[in-house]
Amino acid sequence: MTRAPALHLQGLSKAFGTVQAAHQVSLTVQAGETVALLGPSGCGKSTVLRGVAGLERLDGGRVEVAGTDVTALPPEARHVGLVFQDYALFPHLSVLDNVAYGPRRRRAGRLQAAAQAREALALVGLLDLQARTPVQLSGGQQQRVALARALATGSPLLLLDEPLSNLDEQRRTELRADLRRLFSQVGAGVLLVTHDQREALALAHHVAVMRAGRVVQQGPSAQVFAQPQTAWVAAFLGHRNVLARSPGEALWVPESAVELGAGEFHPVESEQITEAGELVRLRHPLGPLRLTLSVRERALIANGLLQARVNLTQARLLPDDRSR
Ligand SMILES: Nc1ncnc2c1ncn2[C@@H]1O[C@H](COP(=O)(O)OP(=O)(O)OP(=O)(O)O)[C@@H](O)[C@H]1O
Repeated sequence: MTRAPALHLQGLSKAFGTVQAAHQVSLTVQAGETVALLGPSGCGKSTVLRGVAGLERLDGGRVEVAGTDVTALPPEARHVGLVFQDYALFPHLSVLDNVAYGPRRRRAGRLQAAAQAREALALVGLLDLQARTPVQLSGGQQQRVALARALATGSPLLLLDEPLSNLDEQRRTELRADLRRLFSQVGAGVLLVTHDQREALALAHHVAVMRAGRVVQQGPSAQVFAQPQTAWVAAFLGHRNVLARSPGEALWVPESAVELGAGEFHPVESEQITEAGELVRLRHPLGPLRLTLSVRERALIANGLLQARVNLTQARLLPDDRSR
């Protein structure tokens, strides 16, 4: 028998006054799969997550968790594990008791709840700190406790709202790798909200890109990144060279389409030094091309000129929906 999807969401809609926060959002999260809801601030990601969790009264839509229609059920009856941005832990409880709280609420006996909590703490690598209270932990450790708390519920669906947002860049990179390993171990479906493209790509099998309350593109993460369907999606995903062409049309030139050290010479202006290299602007007949150059590529610039050829077979014409 095939397993029911961890989440099947159909036509979720929610307005706040005149703001259509979510409009007809449909998506599926298979068991064992991670899906990222990705979009800029205010596009409705949290509204969708809160709607799935039962924390928001919906205007329309149907929410199924592990094959059960939970649309009419209160949050505590939906059997989802939640990790929010402000992963509020109980300050007066030990780490162990914080994590055992979920199973206890589900009427597990004290011993069984503690066993489930220990198992979850072991998964996030915090078993050693089980007797501490939250103030005795770093931000990253608190974040792990919040995750363990969601894992300990044994829910088929985990909902994570910007789970790494309160951490510095280094911790975030570390925890990202841990999370990916963890998600594959626990076998639950994960719906993750993020505005960070790299995070979505690093963690999720599938992404759903949201704009102004709607899902504008969804599919396997690598495919969505490599084949954005509109200029807005391409630009949002961080592709730099989405050049306006005619009204309503843009030309997307992926960085891989630009071959350096071949073709014509073009004037180049430096813009910024970044961790990935030097960001420059090339004055090209197609339009200004922004490129990140490695130290070796930077050395190809002579007298303010850089030789570059654009492989047009890799460039894509896209509908330009950016000004909508
Ligand atoms: N309780 C509310 N009352 C009125 N408007 C709301 C409410 N909650 C959200 N909104 C509005 O609905 C829209 C979607 O908000 P939502 O929080 O879902 O976006 P988001 O994509 O999660 O943003 P962020 O990344 O900034 O958290 C925004 O325009 C927001 O201002």
